[in-house]
Amino acid sequence: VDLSAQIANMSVKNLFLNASGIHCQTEEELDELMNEPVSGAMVTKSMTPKSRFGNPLPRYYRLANGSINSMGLPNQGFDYYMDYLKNHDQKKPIIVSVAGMSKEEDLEMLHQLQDNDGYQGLTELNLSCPNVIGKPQMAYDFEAADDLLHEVFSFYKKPLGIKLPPYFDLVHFDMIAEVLNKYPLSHVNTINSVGNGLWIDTNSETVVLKPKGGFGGVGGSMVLPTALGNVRGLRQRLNDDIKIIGTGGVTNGGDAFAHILCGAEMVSIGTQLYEEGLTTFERVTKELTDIMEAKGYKSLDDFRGKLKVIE
Ligand SMILES: O=C(O)c1[nH]c(=O)[nH]c(=O)c1Cl
Repeated sequence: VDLSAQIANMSVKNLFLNASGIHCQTEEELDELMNEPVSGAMVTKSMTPKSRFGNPLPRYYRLANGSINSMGLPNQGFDYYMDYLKNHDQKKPIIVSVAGMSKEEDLEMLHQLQDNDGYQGLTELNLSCPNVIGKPQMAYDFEAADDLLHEVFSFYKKPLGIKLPPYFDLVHFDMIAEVLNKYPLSHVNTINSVGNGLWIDTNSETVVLKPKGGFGGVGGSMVLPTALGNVRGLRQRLNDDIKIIGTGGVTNGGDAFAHILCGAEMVSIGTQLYEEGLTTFERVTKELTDIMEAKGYKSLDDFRGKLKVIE
């Protein structure tokens, strides 16, 4: 099911999904997402060919207005998730997130997905994990990303999207959009966490995360402005048929409304979902529905992408 078809005429209630990494690593977590009544889709933890423990703990820390993580791609491995898909009926679309430790691993998993006739799902290639020691965020290397996508689309014919890191320069929006517009992508998911932040416990004068000397990806409400800027900047530049999943900083219906004004087709929730639990979907959906009713909007299309500027 490709994203645009899946959300062609969805109602508000189908708008939300988890951010990859949140509540989606084990069969138990995936089952809970599958059976959660409100969210319209779900995404797996980014997977590697073999299972990984990930980075040493502590590797996640809650901040007053967000989170910082250096998980290091802990996941059960590609075959585990393929088995999950085979053995569970899909009450909602499951986006399969892949994040190889190298270009070869990305290609290896995508070949397996392409060659698996039983797999008709939507795949998301994560080019933005900031926490694998020694591994760069591929999407910050425009040429390498272009080369990878060129190779991927020479054989991959099923719906495929890309998970992007945040960019912080309009010229970088131009540059990544120029690359992505060359390919028949189903969607772009933006943003991933803001990479390589640092949090300090000043009492002990120590960092709070063990891996990488404390450096980790930052998420939660404090990254909302960066997330909105990236959704808006990419919506203004990407071909219309490349949909956008807006991720980053969503804690309530108003934040989701803002993402949709910037052009998001669907909205994923990460830090808030992790901290509050699966009831977040019901709360945020109700808040968004209330906002729409107050404004007289009947559907998402009444306001999606219609952000006004000051003339
Ligand atoms: O450390 C992680 O596992 C991780 N953490 C993030 O914040 N984004 C990612 O894409 C990944 Cl793969």
